Amino acid sequence: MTDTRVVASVRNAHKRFGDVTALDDVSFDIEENRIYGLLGRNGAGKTTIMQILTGQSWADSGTVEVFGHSPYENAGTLSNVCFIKESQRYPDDFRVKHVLTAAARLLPRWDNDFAELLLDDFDLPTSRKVKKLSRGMTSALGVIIGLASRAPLTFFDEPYLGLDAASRQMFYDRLLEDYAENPRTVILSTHLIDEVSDLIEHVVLIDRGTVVLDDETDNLRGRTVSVSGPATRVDEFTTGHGVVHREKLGSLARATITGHISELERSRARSLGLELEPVSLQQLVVSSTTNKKETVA
Ligand SMILES: Nc1ncnc2c1ncn2[C@@H]1O[C@H](COP(=O)(O)OP(=O)(O)OP(=O)(O)O)[C@@H](O)[C@H]1O
Repeated sequence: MTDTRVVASVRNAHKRFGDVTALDDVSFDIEENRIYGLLGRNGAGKTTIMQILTGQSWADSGTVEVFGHSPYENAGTLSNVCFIKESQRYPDDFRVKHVLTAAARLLPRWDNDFAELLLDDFDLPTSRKVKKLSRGMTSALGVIIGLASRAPLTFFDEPYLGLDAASRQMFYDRLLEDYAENPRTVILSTHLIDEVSDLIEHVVLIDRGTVVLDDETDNLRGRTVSVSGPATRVDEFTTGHGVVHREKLGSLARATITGHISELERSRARSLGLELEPVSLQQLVVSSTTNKKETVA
């Protein structure tokens, strides 16, 4: 059996901003040397969680530990953490090379050769002022810092909003190649779920400030199906299964269920005239977060 080491944990975290509840009793662990997808709809609470884990904010109650310590105002712990976000600001007169020099100074595992390679890959001009970079170039700069940091715990909060499809693919490829040689823990927050579904090994899905899924991507993929057909038969078949979503269209219904479905159950579904289809990670995320209640069309 392999030993898994928890590098960060969130226990019963609550966070309010005035009358907005951003986190409502959030608990999950982050294990060493894995790639996580922190997923959820706009405003679900993903950035809030990452800010708390990276010491940029704090939970009103609950416990948050990173490498065994509270990350808040803890320089020792934070030297092992890199947080890349889309809205990163840099001093006005900074050029790309100044940002890279600062990153090299702040990040103990920084690999300059890797950074040079990535600059070339993303075609980023080192002497250009950061404020003169295009949106995509600014995203590329973030991606380069996050990758070359080789930080044991690296967060990417939707850092590729400006990147075109080819550059995003470059990011995924470089991340996977480098992760294979230099394992570390990576947390990706993204809305491009189909694009990253082969990359992420574990999914933490947040909906309205609570964790609604926390599982291995393979488990989710293999154990989630949609069942459709006459509503009464869908109801009959899904009784006893974990139903994450159900929608009704007149006398027809479609339900998304999780859990193992045996061959016997599959043939029972067929004999009931039901159709079973695999569900993509993106569909699962959408159906787990769109509406908890039954939707009627
Ligand atoms: N500084 C703040 N002041 C007031 N409300 C805030 C603040 N930061 C976050 N919130 C609120 O907390 C909730 C969670 O926001 P958060 O930024 O964590 O969501 P998110 O999942 O990262 O969303 P997105 O995918 O759109 O980036 C939202 O309702 C947001 O409006």
